Amino acid sequence: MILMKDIIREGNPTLRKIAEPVTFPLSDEDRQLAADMMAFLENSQDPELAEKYHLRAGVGLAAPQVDVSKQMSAVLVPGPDEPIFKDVIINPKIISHSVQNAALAEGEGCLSVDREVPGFVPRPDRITLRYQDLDGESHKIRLKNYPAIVCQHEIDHLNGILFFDHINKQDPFAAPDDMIIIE
Ligand SMILES: CC(C)(C)[C@H](NC(=O)Nc1cc(F)cc(F)c1)C(=O)N(CC(=O)NO)CC1CCCC1
Ligand SMILES: [Zn+2]
Repeated sequence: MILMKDIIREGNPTLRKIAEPVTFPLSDEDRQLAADMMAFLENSQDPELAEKYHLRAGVGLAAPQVDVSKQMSAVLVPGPDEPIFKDVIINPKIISHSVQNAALAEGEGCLSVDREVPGFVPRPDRITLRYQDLDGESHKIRLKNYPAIVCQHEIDHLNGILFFDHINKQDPFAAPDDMIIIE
């Protein structure tokens, strides 16, 4: 079971590496890692388990965050009933995106960053994402708004990028008038 102590933090060089592509068929180790990463997100979104195991409620976790430099991230965006998006995205690539950007009104945080870094994190509001699932099946999906933000945050981790790399240093809350602010 992945716990917060298993998640590496800012300063660990693995977070700044470009992760290795995953080869198929998945090794038993990679399959177990994917299951453990998704289980972490599910556990962390369960109030009782989150309290019991001191977990921060997470919507995404990338393999580099548990010190495994592989192109694999688990994403679990909860919905009112069913999750809005739930999958392990392997070897993901954003193949096209909107010119228009969006940013979360609250800014972003990260399971690997134990400090607040205020500011808008501008990202394309809409993306077309190609990735492989656990069986190696290729998917091409379009995402927008919050699910698109989450997937971009996780794909950044696979490329050694952290959310605050995108914050405007001169004016952290600079917002071009065509940027969507997601409440
Ligand atoms: C850093 C943290 C605050 C833990 C953030 N959680 C989060 O946004 N919580 C949340 C939101 C919901 F809508 C429903 C829910 F159940 C929990 C998160 O998991 N991440 C993922 C991460 O750090 N991945 O590496 C940071 C988010 C910032 C923008 C996208 C992901
Ligand atoms: Zn993160």
